[in-house]
Amino acid sequence: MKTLKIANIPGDGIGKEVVPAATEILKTLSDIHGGLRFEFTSFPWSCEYYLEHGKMMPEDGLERLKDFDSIFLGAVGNLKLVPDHVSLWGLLIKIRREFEQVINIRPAKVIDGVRSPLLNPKDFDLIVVRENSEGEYSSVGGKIFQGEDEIAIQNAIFSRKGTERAMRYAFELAKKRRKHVTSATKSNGIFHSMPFWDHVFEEVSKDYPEINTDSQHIDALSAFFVTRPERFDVIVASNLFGDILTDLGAAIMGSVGIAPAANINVNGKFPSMFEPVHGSAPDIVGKGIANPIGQIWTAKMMLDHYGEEELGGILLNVIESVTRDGILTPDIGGKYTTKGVTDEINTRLKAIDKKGNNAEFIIK
Ligand SMILES: NC(=O)c1ccc[n+]([C@@H]2O[C@H](COP(=O)([O-])OP(=O)(O)OC[C@H]3O[C@@H](n4cnc5c(N)ncnc54)[C@H](O)[C@@H]3O)[C@@H](O)[C@H]2O)c1
Ligand SMILES: O=C(O)C[C@@H](O)C(=O)O
Ligand SMILES: [K+]
Ligand SMILES: [Mn+2]
Repeated sequence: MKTLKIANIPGDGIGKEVVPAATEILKTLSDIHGGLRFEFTSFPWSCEYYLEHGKMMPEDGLERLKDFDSIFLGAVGNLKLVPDHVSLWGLLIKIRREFEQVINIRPAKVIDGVRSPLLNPKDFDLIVVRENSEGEYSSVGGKIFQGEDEIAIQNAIFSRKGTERAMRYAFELAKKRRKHVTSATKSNGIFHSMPFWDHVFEEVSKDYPEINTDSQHIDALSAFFVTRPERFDVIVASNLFGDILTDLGAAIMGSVGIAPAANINVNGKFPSMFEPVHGSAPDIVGKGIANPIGQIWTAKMMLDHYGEEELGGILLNVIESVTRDGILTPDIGGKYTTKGVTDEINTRLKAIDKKGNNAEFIIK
């Protein structure tokens, strides 16, 4: 029996609604598999925790997390209680950095039964490799002067190591896919870091002659995400560009509520963290209508990470069978609740035998 120790951090807002939903699904998947067990431990670290303790997680929080196999996180942020940069840097970004989760992989593809806002969407299937440890997200800088002379300085950090690492990850991924990597740049406007980015991309690409490449400025690339997403395979992007592109990728799929993500520790020293693209969605919190698919699909990425691709594949098939049958939350045009969609996925999974086949509805 393989046991995976998972640290659940539901976090804030709808994180508290979708993490329990996806956890329930993981338990069912464990039953289907027969040889895989999850051991969940839940941590209450969040903005509410901050109000009580003055920090987003306890001093020894990372120490308590480091021996888990994975972290399964919902979302962080409640602007009514804590400024966003304080909550994110105190929990989400802190974990990403301290645990050297230097790569954030975020796929976007057409899902059966989920209508894209694009008029004639072709069958796109792309994946953004977001540099997850440096770039525009930095605490280097400061503020000087007051009043009308006030100045804020924010430095971006692009290291050779971090840049090359993200790019090599993208190339390796492309080898297993359609063998194309697009670099998201802005070397016409950003004077130092982006010409450097281009230079490293050119160098790295020489090691991968079998992979086709192109380089697009982020503004044009964003437009192409809308006008011809089917032409992308793997896109490598800096921290901020990757952040923006992946909300856009989620939007063209139909909703940010269905988009999955994985923060990968590539050196094996610390656990990876699995959390969907979306945030705490304060506008719908407590209504019971958060789409659980982003978090559940994120669970599939966690399974893939442990080589359980077959089980992950079954889960994605069941998700698509549910969306195809119109069992949808309001963000994608339906009337179902978080519970309604989760229960349906769960029921259909339970109908699958131990070998993971024989379920009529998962055969396309
Ligand atoms: N990784 C993270 O934890 C993360 C990511 C993004 C934003 N945030 C934080 O979340 C808070 C809100 O941020 P925001 O409004 O910019 O982004 P958001 O992703 O929370 O919400 C954007 C829009 O998408 C909708 N949405 C998001 N997830 C959904 C779901 N599962 N089902 C249905 N609809 C969904 C929301 O209702 C909202 O209309 C902020 O505090 C922000 O800092 C955290
Ligand atoms: O900016 C961030 O990384 C937080 C959030 O927007 C995300 O995409 O995870
Ligand atoms: K999230
Ligand atoms: Mn984001």
